[in-house]
Amino acid sequence: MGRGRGGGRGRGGFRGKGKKGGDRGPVRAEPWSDIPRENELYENYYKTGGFMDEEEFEEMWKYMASDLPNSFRFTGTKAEAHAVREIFKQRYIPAIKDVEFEGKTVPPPEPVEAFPDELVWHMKTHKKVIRRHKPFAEFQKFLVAETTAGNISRQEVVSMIPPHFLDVRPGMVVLDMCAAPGSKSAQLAEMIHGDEEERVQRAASNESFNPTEGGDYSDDGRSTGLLIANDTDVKRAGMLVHQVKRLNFPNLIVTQHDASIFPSIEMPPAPGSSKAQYLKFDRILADVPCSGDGTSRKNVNVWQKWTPRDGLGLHGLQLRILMRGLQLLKKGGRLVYSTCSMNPVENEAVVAAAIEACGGNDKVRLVDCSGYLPNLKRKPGMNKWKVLDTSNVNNGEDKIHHNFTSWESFQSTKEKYAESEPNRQFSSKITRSVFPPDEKSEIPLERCVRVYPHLQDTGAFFIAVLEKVNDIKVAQPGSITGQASTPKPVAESETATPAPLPPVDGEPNGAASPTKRKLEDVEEDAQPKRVKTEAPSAETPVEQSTKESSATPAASGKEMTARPKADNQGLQKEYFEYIPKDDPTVAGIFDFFGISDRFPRDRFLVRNREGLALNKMYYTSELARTIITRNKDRGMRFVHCGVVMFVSHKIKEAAKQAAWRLQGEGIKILEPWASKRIVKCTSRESLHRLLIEMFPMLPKDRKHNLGEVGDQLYELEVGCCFLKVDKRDGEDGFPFSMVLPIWRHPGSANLMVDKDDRKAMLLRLYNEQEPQLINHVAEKAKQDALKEQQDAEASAGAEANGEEEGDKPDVAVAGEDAVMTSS
Ligand SMILES: C[S@@+](CC[C@H](N)C(=O)[O-])C[C@H]1O[C@@H](n2cnc3c(N)ncnc32)[C@H](O)[C@@H]1O
Repeated sequence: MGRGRGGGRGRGGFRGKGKKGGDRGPVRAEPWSDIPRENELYENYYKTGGFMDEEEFEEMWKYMASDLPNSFRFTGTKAEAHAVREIFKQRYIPAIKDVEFEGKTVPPPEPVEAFPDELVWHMKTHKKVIRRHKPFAEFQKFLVAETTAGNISRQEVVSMIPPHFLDVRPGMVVLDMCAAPGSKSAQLAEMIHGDEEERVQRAASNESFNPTEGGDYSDDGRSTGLLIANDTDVKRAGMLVHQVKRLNFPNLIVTQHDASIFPSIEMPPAPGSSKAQYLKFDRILADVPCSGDGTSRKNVNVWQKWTPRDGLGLHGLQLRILMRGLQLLKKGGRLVYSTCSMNPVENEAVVAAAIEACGGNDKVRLVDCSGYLPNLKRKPGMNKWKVLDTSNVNNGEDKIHHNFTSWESFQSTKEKYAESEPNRQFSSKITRSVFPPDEKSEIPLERCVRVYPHLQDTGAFFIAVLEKVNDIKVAQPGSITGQASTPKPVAESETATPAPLPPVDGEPNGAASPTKRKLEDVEEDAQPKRVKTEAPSAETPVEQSTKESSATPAASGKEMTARPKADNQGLQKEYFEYIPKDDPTVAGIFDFFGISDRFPRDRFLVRNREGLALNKMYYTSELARTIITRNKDRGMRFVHCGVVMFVSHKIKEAAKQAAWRLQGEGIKILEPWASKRIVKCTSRESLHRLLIEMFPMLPKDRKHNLGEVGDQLYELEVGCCFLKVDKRDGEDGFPFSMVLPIWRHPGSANLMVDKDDRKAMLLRLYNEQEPQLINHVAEKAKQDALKEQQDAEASAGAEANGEEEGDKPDVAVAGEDAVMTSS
């Protein structure tokens, strides 16, 4: 259903707090509707390049020039995602499905058939409709609130495909090489997590469960897997942290490295051996930087700036990233290579060159993925393509387009012009590897997957699934690209420094050009070298930081002396220190909340150099701890890890009890193991009161309005508690279980949920559109301040009139609630 060229933008968008930008491409300055969706070179390349027949191309191109539907997916653990989806379906869809606009029924949002469980939806509603029709406006509000709360993720449909092809199971160790802004990382984390919560509940209550069914849950029901999400770009790595923080997933580390030289991660020696081992991944996603020429339905740059040199310029980096990924993969492991480009130079050419460089199909094979997302409409990968180049003539004033079918034809053309027109320039990025493989090549490139816009009204995408069948030896760069004369085999490196691949300079997209490296022949089990990052901290060189860390063990009791300083990329030096398992602060907290001895005490991370329990304690998985402790002083650039579990609480009354509060992010992980300070809430009315009122009163005469929650709170001393809300079907129940931190004050309670989350919960659970939160404490403080000001003004007037100072009223003193903050 093409909507023709040059159609206006006009799709209703929605934005959640902190969700900036899409996957690729900058935000445009002029209105999208003013941009002509035409580019002859771009169109001709795809029209004549043998991608599809002419009729199909016309259909495809109509879609290409039309607006992209908005799409989103329900996120989180299965039970929660399904519950939020049901609220959406039952509350909003019936109201919006009959809306008419300009005499026509407005199409309501629809599930995207390619994805299971109706968790992915798209909508083509014009924003005028959203503004003018109340049911749409209410629906829009729900989308925004749930996006902010992290239950809905706005993501392009095609961008959701690669994680589904990776076949990730709980317990797997996964690397996302180019992860920012993190939408695919979020999907991968959900997959690694699996249905862990249900199993942990069973483990904690000593019920039997199968720890290997559907994944590895051998850590007392918890998934043992790990995701490392990496991006080379400092700013984008920041966006990635923002995105993944919301997942509250302790099995996740964010790093900031050039993926093409991603460092090897040291692991403890095997039992009985003294040699360090190096981490290999079960699954790797290489969603590489690309020209993005499949995103022209939302990215104006493609229409304005497309040239074949974009793809050619990225091919080398893409190949190096893929090669490094294959090196880091376990034997039998899988890697998904993906781009949002349609250009074979960035796709099949990269895949074929990597397989050839690894030694062919016996080493790395292309997987047939017709079984993944079987409802996804797709086209096979290409075995033949032409390479387009534009050469400059007349001193750059004119351009001539050349279509080359082989490396040989390119070389002979270049040679021909070298004599007759020495000024004619061809792209220096054209290498042997950008061309289709040799006729005799048996690489089944048709197993790659191409998704085009007209197939299911999406953007375009390319996906290939590679399996590492055997250990690999990586050929020297020149032999892959056709730029060097003598190919030389290199053993698969187990060292910190990856085998080198061809350097690329001046990539579009701002990709960092990696340090050029010398070829190093290294045996599989050779003694490793120290990791050198491409930009070690200026302040703390690698060697120095090793010494420093052994000299200042965690919880050494030393005062913090130095503030972290910025390194030569402007990054602050980040500290990742674990507190010892016999730390008295942790013991006190565990005692206060009655945490089982089975809950690990050695996984608490703090972010100060001395490793002291000062302000926040983050909980991480065991594997994350092993990786961080063994590699933080080897030059690895860790940016984020851990879920905030305890935060120090500075109010007087709590000091006697536990000066630490539970944090919303980590409370769910801890609660199954707690035996004290658990408050149950079964009434919708009580939860509503706790949400709408910031500090509901618990007066001495026990006349409160918190129902059974209040009754339980009276039996507890001041401090933090778990508010446990169990799922119960029916109108008076709750669609899913929740655990929230609640603080018991001497005279009031405080659900430690911030205002936005309260409002989102009131909308989700009670369908309240504009809830007015009540905050007696803030109200009283405001009135006191006002009174103080009025009194001050009055007394100033009185002084002016010669009255006595003793007439001034007492200044109001804020009660304990006034210093309380919600989390
Ligand atoms: C297509 S985007 C990734 C989108 C991401 N996978 C997602 O789903 O949100 C490509 C990313 O690669 C990053 N990048 C570019 N060069 C890189 C390199 N050499 N190593 C690692 N990341 C790189 C860019 O910063 C960009 O964030």
